[in-house]
Amino acid sequence: MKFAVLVFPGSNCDIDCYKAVEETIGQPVDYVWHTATDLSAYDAILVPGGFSYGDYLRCGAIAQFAAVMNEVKKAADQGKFILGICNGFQILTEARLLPGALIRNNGLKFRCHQTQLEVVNNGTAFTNQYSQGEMINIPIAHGEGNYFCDEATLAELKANNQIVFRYAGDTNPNGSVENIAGISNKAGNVVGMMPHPERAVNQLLGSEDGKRMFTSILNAWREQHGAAVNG
Ligand SMILES: NC(=O)CC[C@H](N)C(=O)O
Repeated sequence: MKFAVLVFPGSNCDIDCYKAVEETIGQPVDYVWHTATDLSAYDAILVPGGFSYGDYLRCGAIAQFAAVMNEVKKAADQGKFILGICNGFQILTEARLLPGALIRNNGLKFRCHQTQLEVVNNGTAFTNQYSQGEMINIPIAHGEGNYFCDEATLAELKANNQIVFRYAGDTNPNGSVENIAGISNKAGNVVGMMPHPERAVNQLLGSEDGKRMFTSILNAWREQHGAAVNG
């Protein structure tokens, strides 16, 4: 299985994503610059966090037009696994690969701290190593993490089981509708989330609850290719 970690001008979590793949599941992983025009060699694509293009206009608003995003859309249509983390989630919504939008945190402040998440859907390629309803600790670091969508979109997300993570209990740090912290597309192969699992892969970081996102992706890929493993 081969991973691509996209790098835009202003990305700053690409190295963490690269290391998380390398150290958690030991799979081949490449940095792929935003000008790339071929992602066919990759089975999974990580769109990392950061401040792509300086967050000008809106977070992710300019990155959506990068050449590599055409290839990300092709990969999404081919059913490849795509995970957008924080700025990556914002880029995926701006590129219309995920519904809704990430707007300014309700307190208008940058929030950077540990959060507790509920695993709402453990049936995705990114969460199959968690149990349904499990509470996990994954940190956030964002200024525009407030997930918003209209009533019709929210109804669709619920009907299609596309809500993957919620901020647990009454801990919503940014005002996201219904405490949404991460969602998938209808097919389930594209997930976006504001919390950073790549920053929770070692107890030294305060949590290793993020590791199982990476082992989940590997397990899903191996199931697809006929060699399921136990995480
Ligand atoms: N850590 C990140 O990816 C931050 C995303 C974006 N720059 C924001 O502040 O909301």
